[in-house]
Amino acid sequence: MPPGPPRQFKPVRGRSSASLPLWKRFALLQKEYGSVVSLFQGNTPVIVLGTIKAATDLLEKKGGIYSSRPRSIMVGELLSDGMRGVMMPYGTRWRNWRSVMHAGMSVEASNAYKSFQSMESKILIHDLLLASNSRQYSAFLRRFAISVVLRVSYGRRIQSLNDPIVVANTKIEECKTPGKYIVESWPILLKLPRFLQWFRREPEEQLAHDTELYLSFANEVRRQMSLGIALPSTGTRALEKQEDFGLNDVETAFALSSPFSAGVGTTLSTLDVFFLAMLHYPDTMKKAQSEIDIVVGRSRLPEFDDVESLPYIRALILETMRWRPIVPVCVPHSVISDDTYEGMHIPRGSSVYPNISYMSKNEEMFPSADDFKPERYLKSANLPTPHTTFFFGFGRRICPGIHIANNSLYIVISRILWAFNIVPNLDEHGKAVIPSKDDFTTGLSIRPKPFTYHLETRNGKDTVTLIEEEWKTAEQEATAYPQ
Ligand code: HEM
Repeated sequence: MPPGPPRQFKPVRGRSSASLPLWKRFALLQKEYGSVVSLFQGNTPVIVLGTIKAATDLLEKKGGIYSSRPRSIMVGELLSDGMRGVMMPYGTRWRNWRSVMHAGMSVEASNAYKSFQSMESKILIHDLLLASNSRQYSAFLRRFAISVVLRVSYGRRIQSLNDPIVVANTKIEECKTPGKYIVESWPILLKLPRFLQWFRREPEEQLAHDTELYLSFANEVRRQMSLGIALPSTGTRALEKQEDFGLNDVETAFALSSPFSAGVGTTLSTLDVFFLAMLHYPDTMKKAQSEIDIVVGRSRLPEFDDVESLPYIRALILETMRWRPIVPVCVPHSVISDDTYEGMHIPRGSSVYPNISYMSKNEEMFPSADDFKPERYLKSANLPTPHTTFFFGFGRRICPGIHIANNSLYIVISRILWAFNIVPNLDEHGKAVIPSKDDFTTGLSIRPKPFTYHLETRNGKDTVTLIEEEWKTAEQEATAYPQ
């Protein structure tokens, strides 16, 4: 097996690493043992891959055996009866689910949502113009991100975060917090006679509730289809060809919930990293703004059609995802057969973590890796190589929402930079409050801890007038979308 600590996990370099987030714990081991390491989590072998090359060699080139997921008792099984695609093991059910994701989120399908993302981002920019603090900014960004995934899944939008579909989905996401249930740490409890498995009751009730709710969302798409008023979405595609996809009604309804689960928090965290970077690197922000001013000018907003002419903005977005990857150890893969990599044995059933965060700090690939330097991506921003996509994962499991995410990030970031300067707040002594670059929440998907900043409108009155005009048109356009 790859080198690693003895099976009894020992503190590294005299200090306990158990309390550190996974990506930091893995990074300490990788510094000590090399870029590919192994360890044990209970009885499960864990392989950590620290280079883009190793992850591509295994997860992509040997995707036939490296595309499963480790067992997830609570969220994968009890809370969802195996219907949540992100946790599904490799096999027919996952392939069917993934075909639905592809049908609704391929490059072509994603192109069809661009006009919606453009419309929602005009409303967002107007909301941000009227907002006065970071909490309000966050709420408006959240509304944007949720509206986009609901458009993708069900062909509908939301006007506010109080919409019942948001409240219900948010509650479901909270129930999925890992570590909340004892059986995750003690799977042996599943061997108790079923009537003694007290821990089942809560998730099973939740599952019944979620099933009913997801079915109601899917049925609404069905109803609109029968009236001929449904907008093309993942939902319409999945339901039109439900038999071909091989998913039953409940499986289809769960599949349509995936973009909410996987696409809201990730988009918002990336936008937070963008704001953080702009506070730390104001010169980079100015450079990006001057590219926009030259290419787009001040008499209109950046559009999707401008993307080819805005290489620095594209590079800045890639650098945002590289600088502080928000899914730092990816979602673990699992290998379904024994394998050998560069002479090292990889046992069947190992959990395989690409340490995206470690890869992003590789000094050979990314010199001065801790610095935020969009310039490093200027030549390669157009190329979909692992170098420009590794923060979205690898191989057959690579994020299916990658095009939706990239389109949202482009249109929001380019328009924010066109409209605003992102500036620090001042403390009582008039000193700029710059948040830490490294104060993040923990978990599989991470986010900068809440910080404050201020959006200062650029170039005054004309900018405000243009934002207001664009907002009025967007609000008019929005009436065409069901809510
Ligand atoms: C910047 C934003 C995003 C980032 C950084 C991101 C990152 C990731 C990563 C690292 C994975 C795991 C890939 C692997 O296992 O190799 C993943 C999976 C996934 N993502 Fe994203 N994601 C983002 C946005 C989105 C969006 C907007 C959607 C949907 C609209 C989405 C849907 C999914 C789904 C459904 C999976 C599970 C794929 C599977 O297990 O087969 N993601 N994402």
